Amino acid sequence: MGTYRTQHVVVVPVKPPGIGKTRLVGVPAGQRVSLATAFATDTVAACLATPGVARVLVTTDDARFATTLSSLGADCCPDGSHGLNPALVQAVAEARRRWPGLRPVALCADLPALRPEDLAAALTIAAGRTSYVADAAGTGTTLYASSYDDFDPRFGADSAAAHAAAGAAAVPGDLPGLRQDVDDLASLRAAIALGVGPATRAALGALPVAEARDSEGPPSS
Ligand SMILES: Nc1nc2c(ncn2[C@@H]2O[C@H](COP(=O)(O)OP(=O)(O)OP(=O)(O)O)[C@@H](O)[C@H]2O)c(=O)[nH]1
Ligand SMILES: C[C@H](OP(=O)(O)O)C(=O)O
Repeated sequence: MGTYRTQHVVVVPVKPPGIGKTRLVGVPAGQRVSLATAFATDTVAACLATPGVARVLVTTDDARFATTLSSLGADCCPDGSHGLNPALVQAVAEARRRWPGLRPVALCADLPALRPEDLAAALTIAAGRTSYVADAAGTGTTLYASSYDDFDPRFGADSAAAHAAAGAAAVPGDLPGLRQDVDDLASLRAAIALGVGPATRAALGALPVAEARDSEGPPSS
């Protein structure tokens, strides 16, 4: 007999890649767009390959990129709101309308080293109560899971503390690819060390990493 597993809808917010990932300083603008696109593509692909993920709903105002992500198997809805948390709340309301039996989870789109095993493990731990996954730095959040009724994300500055203060449980464990969000070149290097997905590998192929490193100082290892 198979094991019962809670089924989720993972809601992935994607700022239009053309205006996202502005902290990747030293990377030429065109390549920053390619990287932002690739991070989201790899994140969504990993979600779609995760046991316990029944649907992936991308919320973005980039309609063209939404079409690309749809071709991978994601569902998409427009952002149409004012900032990350309102966009998530709106998308989760839409998810509830479409799939009332699923459990909603918000996941950032800047996780190019995300592995389905890590996401599956986190979802299992987070299935019982409102929970969050702190990022590698420990201050931010990469994942927030709750019920439809209680869904109240607090992404932004110091979001790990904000989620904890609101009563959410921190998901324990290593979960390296799930925690390693990419905000700047140092975190990009850390994700590369873990192993990034194919879209990000391809985008990096065109990136003059050495030049970008030079503008930020020597590599950390
Ligand atoms: N749909 C939507 N997604 C957002 C919005 N703001 C941020 N995001 C997404 O939320 C996640 C975390 O955001 P950040 O780490 O701040 O990413 P970012 O805004 O691209 O990066 P910076 O320009 O460096 O702040 C990423 O997946 C972003 O694409 C928003 O207003 N709407
Ligand atoms: C969205 C935010 O991401 P950051 O921009 O801090 O990586 C957070 O961690 O809540």
